[in-house]
Amino acid sequence: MLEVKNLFCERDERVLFANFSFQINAAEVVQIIGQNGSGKTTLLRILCGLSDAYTGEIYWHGVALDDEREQYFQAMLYVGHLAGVKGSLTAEENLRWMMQLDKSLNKCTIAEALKQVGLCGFEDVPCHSLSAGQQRRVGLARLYLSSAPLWILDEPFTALDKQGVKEKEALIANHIQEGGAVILTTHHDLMIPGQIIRPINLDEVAVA
Ligand SMILES: Nc1ncnc2c1ncn2[C@@H]1O[C@H](COP(=O)(O)OP(=O)(O)OP(=O)(O)O)[C@@H](O)[C@H]1O
Repeated sequence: MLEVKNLFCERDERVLFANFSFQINAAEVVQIIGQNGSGKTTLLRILCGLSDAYTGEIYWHGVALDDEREQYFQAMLYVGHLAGVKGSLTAEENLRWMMQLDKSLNKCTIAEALKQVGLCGFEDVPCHSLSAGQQRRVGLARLYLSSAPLWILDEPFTALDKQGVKEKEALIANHIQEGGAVILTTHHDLMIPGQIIRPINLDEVAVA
């Protein structure tokens, strides 16, 4: 699905990764691990096209990403480590706005997605009045809406309570069963029912 070849990235004169190659296939969960500052967020930002601070090649279904950008952005959902919602908008308005920007957010209705993330009754509340975990849930409602096969998730469990974590793990399991793929970072002990999680340790690909 996604293939990375000879990736090199340097930040502040420190090499985060060099000669770094890997691939992620359909029905796979890859967990990027490594100590604080090892480059996990940097890697995910490169993979989702938000950073060009690298050299190397990235292929989407065998085609160089630069030649396939539009199709790739339709096929990939990125959820960053912040809630990613506008505080002045309600949960419903935030999701409506996101759906305008991303046509792959079409799998269910906003009402259904908000129900799935436990925000029934909070649809009309401006997000700045929601708790940190509730704001995170608004951002994660995109996972229920998304029909993109590749999910790139940076610390998706931050601020979620235990039940919220369990529900997201089940959602990821369902996505994998449907043939999707997930690449994520988390410091949480991931438990995806029925799924082997492939770790990639950035501490082992770093160059001193
Ligand atoms: N925009 C930037 N400009 C310069 N350096 C950066 C930039 N973004 C990140 N870095 C540096 O790159 C290194 C890796 O940062 P990154 O956020 O990718 O680490 P991480 O593995 O995600 O860390 P954590 O586990 O703490 O979230 C850090 O030393 C950071 O200071």
